[in-house]
Amino acid sequence: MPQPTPYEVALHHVTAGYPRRPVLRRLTASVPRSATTAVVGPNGSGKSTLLSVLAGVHPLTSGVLHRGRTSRPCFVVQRSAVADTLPLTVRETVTMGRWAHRGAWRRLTARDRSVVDASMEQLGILELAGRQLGELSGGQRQRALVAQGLAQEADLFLLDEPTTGLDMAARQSITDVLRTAAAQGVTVVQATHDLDAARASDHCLLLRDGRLVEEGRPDEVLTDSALRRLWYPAHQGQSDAGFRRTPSTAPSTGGAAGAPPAAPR
Ligand SMILES: Nc1ncnc2c1ncn2[C@@H]1O[C@H](COP(=O)(O)OP(=O)(O)OP(=O)(O)O)[C@@H](O)[C@H]1O
Repeated sequence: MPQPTPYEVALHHVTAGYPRRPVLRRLTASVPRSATTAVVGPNGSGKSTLLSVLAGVHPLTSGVLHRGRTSRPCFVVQRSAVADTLPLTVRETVTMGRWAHRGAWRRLTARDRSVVDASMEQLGILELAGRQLGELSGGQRQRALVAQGLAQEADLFLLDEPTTGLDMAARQSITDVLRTAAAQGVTVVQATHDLDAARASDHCLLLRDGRLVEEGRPDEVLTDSALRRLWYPAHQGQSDAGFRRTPSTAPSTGGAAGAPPAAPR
């Protein structure tokens, strides 16, 4: 008999939100271990809130969160949440990822240095090591943040829109890094508007208004009709014939990632 996939985190009827603003509503879902999961949904559907819940930094109003093992989470926030003016080089930024292991004020070990170098190399930013974070392009800065996350060597790697706004090569490079991490045993969860990145994941959670609409393999759940239900619930019941594919659902063209599917006509 096939064994069920071990989960990293399972949520049962989880409700969570902000004062006077419930966001996640009785959410039941699971995140498979050592695999990549994409959380997909319109703006405001609760993706970032769900990541914070999975990271253990956002309290539940009700429900239960089961952890399959004692995992160390790491959360890479949206690039826009990082100040442009931080006086840090790329190397210093990535080195901060080692604080989880050594504390902020201890000397770097040879292993710390080698993990930092390897993380920058994986993201293709070794040659940017001495540059200030604030002088980098958006895509370069995003790679530095992902490298910082990688340097933490966490078991549960949570990323908020890591590929949004990046060109095709940068998106592919981040997708490859996340797949490699999962193959090495890391559980990866990314909130994303990039349907190519979602299709490259092992598992998908589709959210709307803080509720789970679908959960499963991308080829099973990222169907045209499910995506239309996500973004255009008012059009439910119309046939798929009216659903136009956009560049975000076709092979990526770099600039169009993040656009929702076009409305049915
Ligand atoms: N700190 C906060 N205080 C109050 N409400 C918040 C706070 N952060 C988010 N919200 C609200 O919670 C809801 C869900 O937000 P969340 O950021 O989780 O959605 P999201 O799916 O990640 O959106 P996006 O795709 O725009 O990043 C939104 O209505 C948002 O306005």
